[in-house]
Amino acid sequence: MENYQVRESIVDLLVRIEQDSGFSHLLIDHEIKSKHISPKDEALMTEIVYGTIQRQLTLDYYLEPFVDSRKKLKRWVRMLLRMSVYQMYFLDKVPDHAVIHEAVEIAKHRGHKGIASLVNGVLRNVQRKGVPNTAVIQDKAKRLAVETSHPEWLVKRWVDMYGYELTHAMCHANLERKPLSIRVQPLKITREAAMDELRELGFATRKSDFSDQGIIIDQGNILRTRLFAEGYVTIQDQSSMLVTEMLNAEPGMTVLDACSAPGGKVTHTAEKMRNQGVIAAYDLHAKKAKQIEQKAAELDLTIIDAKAGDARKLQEQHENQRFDRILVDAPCTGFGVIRGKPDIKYHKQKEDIDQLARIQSEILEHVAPLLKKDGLLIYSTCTVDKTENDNVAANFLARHPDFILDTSFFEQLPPMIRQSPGCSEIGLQLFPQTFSTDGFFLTRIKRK
Ligand SMILES: C[S@@+](CC[C@H](N)C(=O)[O-])C[C@H]1O[C@@H](n2cnc3c(N)ncnc32)[C@H](O)[C@@H]1O
Repeated sequence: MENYQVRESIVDLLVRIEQDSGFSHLLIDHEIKSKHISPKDEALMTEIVYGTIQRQLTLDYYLEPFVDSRKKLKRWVRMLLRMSVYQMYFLDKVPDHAVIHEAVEIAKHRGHKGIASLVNGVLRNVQRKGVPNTAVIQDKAKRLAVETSHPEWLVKRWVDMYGYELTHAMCHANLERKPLSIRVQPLKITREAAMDELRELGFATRKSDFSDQGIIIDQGNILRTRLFAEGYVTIQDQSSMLVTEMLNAEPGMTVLDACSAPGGKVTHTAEKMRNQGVIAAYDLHAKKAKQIEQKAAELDLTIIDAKAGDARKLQEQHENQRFDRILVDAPCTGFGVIRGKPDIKYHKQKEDIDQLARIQSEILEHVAPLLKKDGLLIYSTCTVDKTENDNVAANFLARHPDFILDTSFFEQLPPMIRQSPGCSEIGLQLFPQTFSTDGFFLTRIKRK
């Protein structure tokens, strides 16, 4: 493929991601497969698509003085300008003149001479005059928002919740690449044997401190290994592994996972139970229940009974049943996973936080009565907002004196995690900058 064709595919992708409000990784995968893009172009494409979305607000700030605000640019032209400035300022792979040349070629091909000349003019001006300096922005939170491309309301909200320093570190961490982690299927292979095999393939790996099944991959593509293809390992963030570690499920127990798809934590739980016992796993739609089944099959786990079902109605299905362990890994805004899904930060609004907090509370309210006396329930989310995390858990406990916060949760945490800044009296808030994990919240509740 010619360079400009790869870049034109990038423009297409950026347009579709903005139109469809998300699913960037799925669209990129589809584009790569359908257009037979080479591995080298694939890496470049992924880098430019993610980078342009990751830096979108910064790029718009950079472009503002050079684009006549009275003219309404077509979406694809805006994407073309953004991705070109992204390459000029954040990538040093391609010289500026080549970036501009390719952008003009795309503009000619997709539009007409007028658009090509506008793109040429804007980008040459950016090159000649340089982009505006963010240091002139007086308000600290606003400056941080522009420099790290987060919506201003979100940065201000985090500053109010966690202070400026922590927010500054979090916003910057959200722009970095997260190391990939995998979990071994311990009924099929030990962590040591998996690490040996990967080392022989030239991988650089480390043991995770979050789970004795976890491995961090610093170098190497796990998707191209036998270990991955044959279900000896699965990809999972370390913060998610911690959930199952803290659930303390044992062989022979009965477990309910109320929000289970795509099945990361429930399969980990089945592994901890040595594939003995019963797990009822639910997710809202049949398609999602299929994902759980598929993941369980890939890992050769048979004790998971996956069904479609609303967690708020499970009492009907399990009227006379009580569980030893319950997991509520609730739907949430996902502000802890911005590094992998950068579009989240632009699409979620304040109202989404409040609406999700209501759903989270309803799920807890309906599922908790299914817990046995002395049973344990983990409430978790992949977000960093107190409304969805601390408040949902605290409000639940305030309403239900027969449930208590299980303080032995904190004693069971690895010491470095227990001493981390997000460990509070209500649970553990992991921030992406602290251990290079997702931003994640979890806490453990016990039935008296
Ligand atoms: C954070 S994800 C769960 C991730 C999963 N536990 C894992 O480890 O792979 C939240 C899930 O909740 C599901 N969900 C949303 N509302 C639900 C409801 N009312 N009842 C059951 N599941 C729901 C979503 O479809 C989504 O798959």
